[in-house]
Amino acid sequence: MEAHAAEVNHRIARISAHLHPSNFKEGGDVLLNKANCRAKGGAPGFKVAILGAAGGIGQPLALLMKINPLVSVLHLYDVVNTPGVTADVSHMDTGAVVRGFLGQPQLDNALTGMDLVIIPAGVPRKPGMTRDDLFKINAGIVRTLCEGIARACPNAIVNLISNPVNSTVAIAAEVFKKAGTYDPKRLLGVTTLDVVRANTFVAEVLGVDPREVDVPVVGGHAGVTILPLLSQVKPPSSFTAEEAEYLTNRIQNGGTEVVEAKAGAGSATLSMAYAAAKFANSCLHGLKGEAGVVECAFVDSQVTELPFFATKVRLGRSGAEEIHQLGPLNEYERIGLEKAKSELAESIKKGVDFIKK
Ligand SMILES: NC(=O)C1=CN([C@@H]2O[C@H](COP(=O)(O)OP(=O)(O)OC[C@H]3O[C@@H](n4cnc5c(N)ncnc54)[C@H](O)[C@@H]3O)[C@@H](O)[C@H]2O)C=CC1
Ligand SMILES: O=C([O-])CC(=O)C(=O)O
Repeated sequence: MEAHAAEVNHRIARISAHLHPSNFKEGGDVLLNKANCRAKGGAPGFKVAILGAAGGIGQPLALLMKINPLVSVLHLYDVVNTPGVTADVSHMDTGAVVRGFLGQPQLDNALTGMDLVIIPAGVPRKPGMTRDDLFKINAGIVRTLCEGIARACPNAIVNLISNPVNSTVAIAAEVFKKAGTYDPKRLLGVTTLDVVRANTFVAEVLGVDPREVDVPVVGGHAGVTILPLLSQVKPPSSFTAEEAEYLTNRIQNGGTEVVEAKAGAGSATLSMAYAAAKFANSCLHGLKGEAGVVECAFVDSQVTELPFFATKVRLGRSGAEEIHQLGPLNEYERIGLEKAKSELAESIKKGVDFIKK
């Protein structure tokens, strides 16, 4: 009788271990563990890493990348809390294999073999702060992470989210130049949230579905450097001077609107994770070689006299393969462009100097 009970307990232990791989006992009476499960991985698809994966943006972004059918391997890296986020996301029954990496000693392993690296690591704003106030802390974080990319996956496409984007993209470029790995097509500052907001706010004014609206947003990603081109909205639409003023201000201050509403608890995370996942998905479709994939992004550019500028870019196998020109601007937009350029010039210089000096 006792022997029978022992056998039953043993079977139950084996079954529950199968259901809960995290309960495996090494060398114990449980026979199955992750290492001898039949799955071998290696499904076709792209390998994507998120750096800052345990944060406000990182967690929902990890979820959204886990459900992207183009992703076969998802690496989650942070300096805190990645084991929990990884265990949680890894239980989703979608294709991507999820692995977690914790702390700087594991950075290179997190990055090795990656096709796309998304960086939402760094501190967010609190009410009263500008994005530039984040430079002090985030500049060093971005430098460290980009040094890792230069060592471990120099050919990966990089989607840089950490603020101030107008400076951190310049920091990343200088790090890559120093390492001899800089490919301007592969470094993209993520400004998709500006476009997502612009589409939403313009759709509200026009009384249409935001999915039908396409607003090009050029310049950069802070205050007056965010320049929506309302004269180029699709479908073609006209706006009164008051509407144009209202929309431009709301789009330029969308980030601050969220920071103030969150009242000290951070900045946009959910809409940003959505925007980052949308942009990353376009990068993956470009990597696949699909034609006609176009997004706005802050990239190395000759569209203006500035070394970096956000415009529409065509994404392909090697990243931003074609940078679109600005197109015709109206008087209001031309004035906005001059304001944007003078602030952008300073922010870019600050990023370059951080590495050079
Ligand atoms: N480009 C854009 O449109 C937007 C950019 N952002 C920016 O994204 C950044 C992250 O925002 P949240 O996720 O809300 O902040 P958060 O504080 O919730 O998360 C940041 C994560 O980065 C991690 N981290 C810090 N140092 C790190 C390092 N050296 N290596 C790896 N991970 C590190 C933290 O542990 C944390 O988990 C901020 O700089 C924010 O301003 C936010 C919204 C929009
Ligand atoms: O406003 C912030 O600090 C975060 C951000 O970049 C945005 O929401 O656009």
